[in-house]
Amino acid sequence: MGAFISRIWHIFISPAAPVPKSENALKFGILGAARIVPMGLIVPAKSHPEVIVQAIAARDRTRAEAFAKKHGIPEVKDSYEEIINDPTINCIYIPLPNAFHYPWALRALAAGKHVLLEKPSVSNAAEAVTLFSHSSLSLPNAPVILEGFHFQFFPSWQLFRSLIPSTEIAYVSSESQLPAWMIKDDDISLNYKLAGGAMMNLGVYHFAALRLLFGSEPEECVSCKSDSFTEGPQKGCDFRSHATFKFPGGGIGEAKCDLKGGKMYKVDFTTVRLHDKVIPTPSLPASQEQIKSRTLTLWGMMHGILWHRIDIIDTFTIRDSTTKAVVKTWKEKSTRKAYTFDEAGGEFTGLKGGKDWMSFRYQLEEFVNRVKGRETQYWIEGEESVRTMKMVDLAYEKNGLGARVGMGEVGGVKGQ
Ligand SMILES: NC(=O)C1=CN([C@@H]2O[C@H](COP(=O)(O)OP(=O)(O)OC[C@H]3O[C@@H](n4cnc5c(N)ncnc54)[C@H](OP(=O)(O)O)[C@@H]3O)[C@@H](O)[C@H]2O)C=CC1
Ligand SMILES: O=C1OC[C@@H](O)[C@H](O)[C@H]1O
Repeated sequence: MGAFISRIWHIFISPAAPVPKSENALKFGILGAARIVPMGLIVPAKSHPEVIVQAIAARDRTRAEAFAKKHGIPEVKDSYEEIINDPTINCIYIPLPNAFHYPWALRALAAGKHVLLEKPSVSNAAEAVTLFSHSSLSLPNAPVILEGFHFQFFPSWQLFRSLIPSTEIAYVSSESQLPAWMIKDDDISLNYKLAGGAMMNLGVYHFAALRLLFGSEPEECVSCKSDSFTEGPQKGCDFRSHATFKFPGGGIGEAKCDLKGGKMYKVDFTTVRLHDKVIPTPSLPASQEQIKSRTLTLWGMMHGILWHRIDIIDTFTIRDSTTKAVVKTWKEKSTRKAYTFDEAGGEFTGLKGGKDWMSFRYQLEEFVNRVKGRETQYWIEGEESVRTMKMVDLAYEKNGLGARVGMGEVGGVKGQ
């Protein structure tokens, strides 16, 4: 509990003084004074010597000014376009409603800017294909574009993945829920025109987790059951979904997401069951065999900095080889944590990080490395974002609501 309070204190309440910025620091411009901005960029930028949050625009200038004042952003522009067209800005952070990700990312790339794009990258797979194969991306000195799937950069997720051989997975379940009071019905997440829905908001984390753990793409979405709105601007949006995918080799992956959970916040989890293994045990009589079943659970995948734990549970069973009658069974449990790569240990030892670094800070580190042409320890290629959106489309087709409809290239001017 002490460590938890200390992390919250150092991240949100009394962060370390901002580090001095280097001469060739990248200047970021932000489109929209969204709620995610402090966590997604402002706080991480404070400890990054090569990042300056230079400018922001909002649909309403007064709102942008208030936001800039609160967060120490030196410039306010009149429009999102002005940010994109400013030659002194190197990188654009896009925390707009989902449906606006595509048109604004296209505009930013066309202007030669690097793009840090909030998740989900776009509204559907067709948009993802077009965006991530944009002509600018194959030019020499191409701009960098990254879907901000921050959790993948965090040490606990990387440690968890490293403990799981993809070929041995039998089953994965990845689940999250937010208390019903957190996301109001008029939230952008539940607006159909803005490409809302529970799978767009939370589901995408789990879909990405399933693909990454299995190390392959699902063959099909076997089922997708959703509770959804039937009227108003929310019509066509799921607020709760349960999607099941079949992966090559027969592995099953389930994703559950709920924007209208109970009163209390429940930590998300991803649990993996490996195929049972026969353990050669010479001390057993010839008629018996020993079986090992392993499950690994990462609690707190999405926001590992707040709290997380990896549980590794091995169930050993001695049974009759023919009848399979159980003779004896016992469990062995161990736990791991990794707030830093050094804590993850092994292959991760020595990788850059800090005990107060959020997943967003790890992500920013790699984004800057890419932009600066340096090596990255971890990266999410555009193709990965396309694959995740393909799963989203599959699930929305399966539940009958249909893939999200984007706004096209012209969408989003003046937030329309
Ligand atoms: N990575 C993460 O952990 C999280 C990511 N997100 C993602 O970030 C994005 C933004 O989410 P969130 O911060 O909750 O969003 P908010 O509702 O707080 O902000 C969305 C911003 O979009 C702008 N906007 C432009 N057009 C419209 C419009 N027609 N209606 C409403 N807003 C409009 C507004 O900007 P303006 O200021 O110009 O009015 C507003 O500030 C989403 O894509 C979401 O999935 C969200 C939460 C967590
Ligand atoms: O991306 C997200 O992560 C955490 C949630 O609280 C939030 O609603 C979602 O958009």
